[in-house]
Parts: sequence; C-alpha cells; structure tokens
Amino acid sequence: MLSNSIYQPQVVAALSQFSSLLSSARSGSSSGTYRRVNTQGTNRKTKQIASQATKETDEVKKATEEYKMDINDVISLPSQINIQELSPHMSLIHKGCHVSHVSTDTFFENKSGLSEEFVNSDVHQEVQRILRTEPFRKLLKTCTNNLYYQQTRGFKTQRLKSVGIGGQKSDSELNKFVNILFQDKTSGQKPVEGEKFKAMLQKHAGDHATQQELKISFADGYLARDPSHKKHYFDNVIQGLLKSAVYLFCLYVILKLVASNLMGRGSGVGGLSILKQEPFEIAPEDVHVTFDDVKGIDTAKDELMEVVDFLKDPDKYTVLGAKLPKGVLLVGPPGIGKTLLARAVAGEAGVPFFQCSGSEFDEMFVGLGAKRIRDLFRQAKEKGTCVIFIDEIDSVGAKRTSSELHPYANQTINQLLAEMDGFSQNENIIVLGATNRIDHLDKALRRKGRFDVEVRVFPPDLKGRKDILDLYLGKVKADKNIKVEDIAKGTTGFNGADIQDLVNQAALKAAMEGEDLVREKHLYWARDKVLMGPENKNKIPDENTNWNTAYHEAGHTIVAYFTKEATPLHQVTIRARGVSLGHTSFIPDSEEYNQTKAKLTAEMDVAMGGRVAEEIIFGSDHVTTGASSDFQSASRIATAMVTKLGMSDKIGVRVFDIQQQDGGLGFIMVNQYSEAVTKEIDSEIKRLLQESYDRAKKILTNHAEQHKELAKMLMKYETLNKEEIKLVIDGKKLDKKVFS
Ligand SMILES: Nc1ncnc2c1ncn2[C@@H]1O[C@H](COP(=O)(O)OP(=O)(O)OP(=O)(O)O)[C@@H](O)[C@H]1O
Ligand SMILES: [Zn+2]
Repeated sequence: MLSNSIYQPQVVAALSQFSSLLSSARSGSSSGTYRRVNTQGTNRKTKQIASQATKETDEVKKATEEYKMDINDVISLPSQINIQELSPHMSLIHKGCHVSHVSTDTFFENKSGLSEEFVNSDVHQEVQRILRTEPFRKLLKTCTNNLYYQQTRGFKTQRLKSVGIGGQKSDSELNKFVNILFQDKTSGQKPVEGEKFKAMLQKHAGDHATQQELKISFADGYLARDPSHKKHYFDNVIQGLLKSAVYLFCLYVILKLVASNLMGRGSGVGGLSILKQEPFEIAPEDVHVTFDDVKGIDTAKDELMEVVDFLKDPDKYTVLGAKLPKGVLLVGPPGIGKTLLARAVAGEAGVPFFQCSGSEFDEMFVGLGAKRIRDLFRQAKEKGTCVIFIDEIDSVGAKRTSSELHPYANQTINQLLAEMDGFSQNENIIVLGATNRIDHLDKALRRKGRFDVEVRVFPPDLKGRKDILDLYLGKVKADKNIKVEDIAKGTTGFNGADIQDLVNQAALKAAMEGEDLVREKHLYWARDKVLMGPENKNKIPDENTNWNTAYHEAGHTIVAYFTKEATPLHQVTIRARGVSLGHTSFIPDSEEYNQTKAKLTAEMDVAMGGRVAEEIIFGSDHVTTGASSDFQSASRIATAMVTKLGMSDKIGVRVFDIQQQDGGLGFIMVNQYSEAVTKEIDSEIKRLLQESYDRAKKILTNHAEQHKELAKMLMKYETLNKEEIKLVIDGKKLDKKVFS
C-alpha cells in the first residue's frame, strides 16, 4: 500500500489486537460494583449503541440529501403534511444549527402573540399531532442532541438555553411567527401570512442563501410550538441537576471517610457500610451460553469439559477422593473468548455464576478490596456449587509489592489466597481467572490448591475462524453462496470478537445498501474496514496523487504477481482508507503456520515494489513518503532473518538479542556485541534489503507495459480483484462498471 498496504499476518494480528483492546477499553466495566452480565456481553451493547448512532446520522444525511422541497409545498404544508415531507424540514433544522438564522421579525411586522383561536384550530392540532409521531421525534432527537452538543461546547449557550430546540429565536418570537403564518382556518381565510412569506421569498428570488434561511426559520417555527421539545429540554435540565446532586453526595461521602480515617476511628472498613456493594450473581437460567456458542478454541473447550463434569456431578469425584482444581487460569489475548468460555462452563453445568473484574478490587480505601473479595466468596459459598469468574485477575493478583507507597496492596491478594485455601470439601466452587499477562501474576496464586491449572487460549486457526464465521453468519440473513472458507483465509489474526464485529459491520453495510441478504462483498468490505479504518467517501481530488498511488500499488501488484513464493493477490485499490491512500491485499491459499525463507524474501520484494515503481516512473527525485510503512515491514523481516531466524549464511544461526530502541523502525541498536559483529549484522540486513529492491526493480523493468496498463486501469476503476488483475496483466480487455 501507499503507507499501509500489505496484509501481513503480523500486522493483521497487531491490528486486530489493537482493535479488540479498543473495544475492551470501551466496554470495560466501571469499577466499584460487581457486574451483572447478560449473556449478550458488554461488547455487544457498545456495538448496538454505535450502530444506532450511525443509523441516526445516516437518517439525517439522507434527509439532507433529499431536500428538494418546493417552497409551494412548504407553504401548503398544514393541509397535506406527512412524515416524508417533514424529513426535509428536519434537515433544514439540522442545517439551521450551523447557519445563522435570520430573525423572523425582519420579515414580518405583525408582532402579536399567539391567539387562542389559532391554538384551537385544526391546523395547529394537526401540526402538533405529527410532531409527536415517532419517526419525526427520532429525527428530532438527533437534531436536539446536536444543539445540546453545541451548548456543551459553549457556543451560543445562553440563547440556545432559552429556547431549547427553537434555535436562536426566543419563544415569544416564534409564537408570533407561527401565528403570522397560519391564520385561523376555522374562519375559512387562506393563510394570508403564508402568502406574505411566499412574496418575501419571491422578493429574494435568485438569492438562494436568503431563501434558504427563510425556510429554516419557517420550519423552526413549527418545532418551537411542540411542547414535547421543551419537555426534552427540561429533562436535560433535570438530569443535570440530578447529576450535580450525585456529585455532591459522593463528595460528602469521600470527605466523611477521609475524616474518619484521619481521626483514627474505625478500621477503615467499618465506616464504609455506605459503599457496601453486594456482588451480583447471575442465576443459572440467565447464563444461556453453552459450549456450542464458543467456536474456534476447541482445545481450551476440551480442557474445561472436565471442570463442567465435576460441577455437574461432584460426588463422582469426591467419592474416590479425587481432588479437582479450585482455580483455573484462562490465559490469552483480549477478545478471544475467555469470558465467553467461563460463562459457558457455568451454562453447561447449570450452576450459579459470579462475575467480577480484578480492577473492581482496586484499593480505593484501605481494606476495601479485601472486603469485596470476602463478600464475593461469602455469597458464592452460600450457593454451594458455583463458578466464580474473575476477569483481568492480574490487576488483583499482580506480584505483591513491598513498596512503602502501597502498604495495603497486599491485603486484597492475601484475602484471595486465604479464601481459596479456605474452601472445604463440600464447597464445589471453581474459580476461573482470566488474564493476558500471566507473568505478572503473583507466584503464590499459582501454587497447588489455587490457580494450579492453566488453560491457554490461542487465536483461532483457519478452521476455527470458519466455525466462528459460520456461527455469526447463522445469526444474520446471509447469502448461502458465501465462500466462508475464503473469508476465513483472509482473516488471519482475527479473534472471535473481531469476527463477530466483522459480520456485524457487513450486515450494517448490507442494510445500508438496501440489500435483502448479507453478501460476500459486504464481508470483504467489513474486513477492510476492521483492518484499515473506514473508507474515504470521495476520491482524493488531486490527480497527481492518484496517479502516484496507482503506480505505487500497481508496483506491489506486479511484483507479487511475478514472484513465485508471494502470497496470492486478493485485490488492489487506490481508494483511500484510514491513513492509507491505497493498498494491495493478499490472501494465503492455506493457513501458514510457518514461514519459509523464500516466503519471507518474497514478502520483502513485494513490499519494495511500491517505491521501486515510483522511482521508475517519476524518477528518483520524485519519490514520495508513502512507502515508509513498506520499508518498515521489509526492514523488520530482514532484521528478524539475520538476528533471530538464522537465515543469513554470513551470520549463522546465532540469535542476537537486539534492543530496538526506535520501536522497531529497523534502525537498530545493538548491545553487548563487538563492533565487528554489529557491523556484520548491519551489513547483512542492508544486503538483504538491497537485493530485494533490485529484484523488485528487475520485475518492474521487465513488465513495464503491464505495470503501466495496470496503473491506468486503477485510475479508471479504482479497485481490481484478482481475476481483473490477471486479465490486465494478460493483456486482455477489461470492461467493468465504473465507480462513481
Ligand atoms: N471463540 C469465540 N466464539 C464465539 N464468539 C466469540 C469467541 N471469542 C469471542 N467471541 C465474541 O466476542 C465477544 C468478546 O469476547 P470475550 O469477552 O469472551 O473475550 P475475552 O477473551 O474475555 O476478552 P477480554 O480479555 O477483553 O475480556 C464475546 O462476547 C463473543 O460474542
Ligand atoms: Zn506501498
């Protein structure tokens, strides 16, 4: 890619890890309370909210695009009003949030208040009725949110506050406006002021901007009359007041606690009854998850089978005197399904489930973390047989500290150890702990009788990803012809949460396109989005940049096409996405568990293709900065080949622990080794990169015509799939629908 283009497994893995990190950060529970979990998972909730938000903006966008209303329609609105016609009004209002309003007083002299007759008139009633209907209010909410947003940003604060939805006009002004426009229908009079309004518009014929503002004012007038907006506004006020009250209360509690600690009263726990929180338990009937819902991590599932069996029939084990582990550690990166597994254990066994997160035991106050642990285990013990799940156990069970600064940090962990030691024979409690940093855990936690079993959860392999895809595609309306295996091949490094997200994104896209089924193209689209961020709607407006991108990407493509060991091409595009201007993507034929020297070399050659192409076409003075990430990945491969993988004959198989102090940019810092060795390593890396560059150059020189043709086609069609790439390279005619 220009800047980001090549899907390398490592990059994919890093990216997917990053995205699940993000999602777990977003969905992280607030500390201080045991989470009551529903089986949908917290991530799901965040996603729902996110998709809701997209929908609303889209609706507003659509309304904005649809604005085609003739002014005559606006004026006769009261008699033939319907929701479709109102949507454009909303868009006007939406725009109205940004443009400056023209005061209605400027246009109408009549300044009397709203008459009683008018309030009782059919017209008014009808407008009120429609304003209260659901679709309209939904749109309205988006707009009001926008207004409140402006308010919080400090724009026009006072004025907006004084009118709520009404924009910049005061309430009485708007009353007047409505009154002027809609004459009492009962008297049979035509809306005379409507005529005035029309005349006013005609007066400004040709001055589109003023007309627009007039219309905005008009639509505004409608809205200001609906009391429900005020309610919305006051709801916000009330919410604000409530919030302040809560803050004040918290402040009071904290001050009180600090005071009681300072005065040496109580143990520091006694005074905390006010903060006491009962852990939430999830009843067996609420834990709907079973092992069938967990795919792609079969080894971990198998290992936990034993635990389920024990929970189901403890006597079978205890009769023989067999002891099952009290604690099982689930170890693996975020988003891989550890929480899901734990829930499935409880679900399969049909026993109560307690879930909490290690971060909830943070030592806010002396002894509070330990107390929470005690509470949790007390409740669990009352149940007899159950599963306790402690997510992020590293944050409670991190290595104990002897630091003067954290004299109480050990209390929580000691309490946890004591509780686990204290299980008696008839308490069939299994504690599952999840962590992705096992080396951070206190050794004492992993001793016999505590968390002495470790279940490693690995990212799903090809079959695993296919199973997870099947699972989630089964939950949406999907095209039966989707080649799921191909998608699975193209999602190396994705974990369960990523795949769930991918299917969800694809379904959203399909819905947005008005399709009846989720199709393969939506899944690929979603994959690219998950990997590289959202697509830029428009082409980069600069022709030169586009040509540069086209040659650069075509360069990667040609080198990949003519390099035997390179990963097969999937598609090439010059449509910008996230930070990249274009990219070339690849999908391996089969899952790669190991990389050969030839494959790594091919990967470097392909990475070089972009810059080499720029140099050949535009000359060495006109190469761009867009190849930096290509170089970065090539350098990383070369460095690893020389220092870690024994793939340089000159250096041999010795592994060098090189400290890269530049975040892996490839400009390495070598420690501990003699200057001669350092030099040799350096020159080997340089040689590998140079050879790669030369190979790429040779391919592009030999296939100059095809390279140029491919760039041309990219300029024309923006995106080419592997079949189309082949057609172009084979010199066949390519004729496909041109993108807008
Ligand atoms: N193997 C899987 N099979 C099916 N769905 C999965 C799988 N892995 C993850 N998911 C989906 O992703 C969501 C998030 O996964 P989960 O919370 O279990 O991951 P985790 O490993 O516990 O991550 P974290 O460390 O961030 O808590 C799950 O609720 C589930 O919907
Ligand atoms: Zn590139």
